[in-house]
Amino acid sequence: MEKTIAAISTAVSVSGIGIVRISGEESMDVISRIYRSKGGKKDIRKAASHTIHYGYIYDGEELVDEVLVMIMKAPRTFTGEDTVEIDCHGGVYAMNRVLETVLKNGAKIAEPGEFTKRAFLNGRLDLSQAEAVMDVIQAKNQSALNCSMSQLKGSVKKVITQIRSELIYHIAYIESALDDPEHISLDGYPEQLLKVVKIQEKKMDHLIATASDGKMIREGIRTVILGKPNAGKSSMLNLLTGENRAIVTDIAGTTRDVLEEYINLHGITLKMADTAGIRQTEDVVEKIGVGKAKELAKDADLILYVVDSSTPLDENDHEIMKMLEGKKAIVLYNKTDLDPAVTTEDIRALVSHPVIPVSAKEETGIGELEEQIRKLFFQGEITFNDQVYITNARHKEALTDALASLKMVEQSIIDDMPEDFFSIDLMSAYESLGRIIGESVGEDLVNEIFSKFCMGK
Ligand SMILES: Nc1nc2c(c(=O)[nH]1)N(C=O)[C@@H](CNc1ccc(C(=O)N[C@@H](CCC(=O)O)C(=O)O)cc1)CN2
Ligand SMILES: Nc1nc2c(ncn2[C@@H]2O[C@H](COP(=O)(O)OP(=O)(O)OP(=O)(O)O)[C@@H](O)[C@H]2O)c(=O)[nH]1
Ligand SMILES: [K+]
Repeated sequence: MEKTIAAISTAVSVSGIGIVRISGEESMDVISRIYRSKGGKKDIRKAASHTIHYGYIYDGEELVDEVLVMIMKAPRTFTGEDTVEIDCHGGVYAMNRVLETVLKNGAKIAEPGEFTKRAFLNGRLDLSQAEAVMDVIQAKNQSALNCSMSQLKGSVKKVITQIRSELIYHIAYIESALDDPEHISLDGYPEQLLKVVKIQEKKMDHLIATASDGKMIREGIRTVILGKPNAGKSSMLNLLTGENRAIVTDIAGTTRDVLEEYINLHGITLKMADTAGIRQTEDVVEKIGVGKAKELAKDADLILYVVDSSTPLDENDHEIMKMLEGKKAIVLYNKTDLDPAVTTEDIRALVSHPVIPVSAKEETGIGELEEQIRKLFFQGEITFNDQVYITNARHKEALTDALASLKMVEQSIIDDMPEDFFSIDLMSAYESLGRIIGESVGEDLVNEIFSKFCMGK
């Protein structure tokens, strides 16, 4: 049996309440050594599962903290083991003293992610669900949260399991036919298998294709704002962030040194590229050339090109328009509150990207911008009900490997190869998919995945 582990599961900073979590066979012994109820008579070991108890933590005769203790008994717990949680006062010193007392009385300190790792090893979660736990913690917006919650509830596990059961059926069929050719005929079977393989390939193709959306949902759309000096880039950024964080001046080239900025637009996150860099692009466009701006633009998923509609287009504008070619971009036709020196038609004649009239000053046009981003990136809508998103690079890689194996099966069928060729590649597809849900993965990989988790998770 694994040793009983303990850790502070809440943030180690001053807060109202802090939680020390204990998991393992000896959890009840550990808590009974250090817990005293108000009257001092209660035997916490006899407490029913999923009950809460008021009392004190004692380190020997020294009173450590006033607490609530949660008793949860195996196997109906997060880890699948006996679990005790001590809700203590959320002072950093107090939490550490409670933890120290727990450790002195029979538990060892948990490694990062060890609770969730145990949940996985005890079959409470598959690997995709365990990984989703971390994604839930890291979700930066509602879509990311929806996505990881659906994975936590088993959406990836379900679709992968379905594909695998289809594959294993055919592996078994081929194997038994080869073992027993007198009773099981493979006449006409390759054609049938080809159909199955193509359907499964399509499913996998589709899942792989969700990964780019998945990445953007999870990490945000990498966005760069371009525009000539004084076009209104900072003003737009301020409006989008909803905070006056960027410094707006009428002096061209006011710089800031923020490295990354996340903007939440109703479930879509824009990850603004290095805004100091964006700031510089105008100088670069002006003085040094477009090298730096091009570099920023090249890496971006989305370019927001701010046009000052109150001044005629100039050399900078034409340079920027060239950078938009082949990219996802939206033209923000800014300063609509002023008399126009250039029309939206003028711009539409020059670029094929959507043009949205906005006024950073009067705060108009943001709704249209949001809608346009949704259209460009998520075909207008993000739904999670019937759509499984692959958000994990490891899952994508495994799917890609599995797809390659199915392509080999397809080729073997076309080339009229013997049936055992089919089953070898079907098997490797099956195994690749197994990596996603954590079936027959090595200890090293499991350790690597969980080591990235937070302490106490
Ligand atoms: N205090 C606390 N809050 C927490 C967690 C935790 O471990 N402790 N969680 C940790 O990530 C999340 C909740 N996840 C959990 C998942 C399963 C079980 C659990 O005990 N499941 C049993 C019992 C269900 C029941 O009684 O209906 C089961 O599934 O059998 C508990 C928490 C978020 N909040
Ligand atoms: N009337 C009007 N003025 C605007 C609008 N947007 C920005 N401005 C003004 O235009 C000037 C430049 O705005 P900024 O947001 O600093 O422009 P920028 O593109 O970031 O300029 P740099 O600092 O050179 O990078 C400021 O005086 C803003 O108040 C708008 O929609 N309408
Ligand atoms: K400016």
